[in-house]
Amino acid sequence: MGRKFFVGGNWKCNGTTDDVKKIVATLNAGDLPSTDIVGNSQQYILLAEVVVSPPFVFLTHVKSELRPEIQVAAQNCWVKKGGAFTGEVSAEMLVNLGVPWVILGHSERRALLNETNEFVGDKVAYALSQGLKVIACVGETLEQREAGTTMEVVAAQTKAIADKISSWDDVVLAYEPVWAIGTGKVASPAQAQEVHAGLRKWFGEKISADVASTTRIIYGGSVSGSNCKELAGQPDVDGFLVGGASLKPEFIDIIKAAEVKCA
Ligand SMILES: O=C(CO)COP(=O)(O)O
Repeated sequence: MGRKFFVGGNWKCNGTTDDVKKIVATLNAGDLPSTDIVGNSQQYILLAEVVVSPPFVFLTHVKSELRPEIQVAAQNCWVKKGGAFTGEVSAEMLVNLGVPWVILGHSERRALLNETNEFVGDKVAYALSQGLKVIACVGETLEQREAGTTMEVVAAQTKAIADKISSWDDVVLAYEPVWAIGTGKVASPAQAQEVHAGLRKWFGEKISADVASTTRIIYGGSVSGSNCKELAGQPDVDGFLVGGASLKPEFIDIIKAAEVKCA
């Protein structure tokens, strides 16, 4: 079976309760790409796996109000079992709330909160051990791209995760070039494809052919309704992690890019 298209919406540290209600209403009313289950026109499955990631404080509200086909993700969780860690949220708490996914290793946390490759690897391993599924982020800075070290950087970030986990079944890898995040400067389809193919090759050489062919590698960085189809047309782009545009009705158009894979 092929890799199911995956679209994540990372709301980051945005939104009021009113904003959240509006976004949820838009998603609930949205015409999402789907296919009927053969012989049963009342039932359908979405062409994309869709996961939205509100700030912690809105997670339970969003989870309870959102249509059941769309899942939720936390934007972070603590590196080990909860306890005396003021301000942190543990993986166990997310599991307890029925939150299935967590985003880990986002470049904003790596850069602003000094999360190292090793720390991110530990977080991914702990979250998986508790039964969460993980959207793990990697990506190079502009400086690293210009120095020609993009593949080296993303391979090292991926290796730090691989070193700590025994299965990639519940991991989606998000390639998010730092220079494309929130800048409106999207990677070209060729640039995205080159890194995605490089990561898949890395999986094949360092992990296994099976992990290389089944792990979804999604792209993030200024994805919009107008550039998503061309990016989705790349063979190794298995979906998106969307920031700014996931707060807007445009997110529905981005989910529809899943149709490109089925055309
Ligand atoms: O960081 C991102 C998703 O995690 C991408 O953000 P933008 O889509 O706003 O560039």
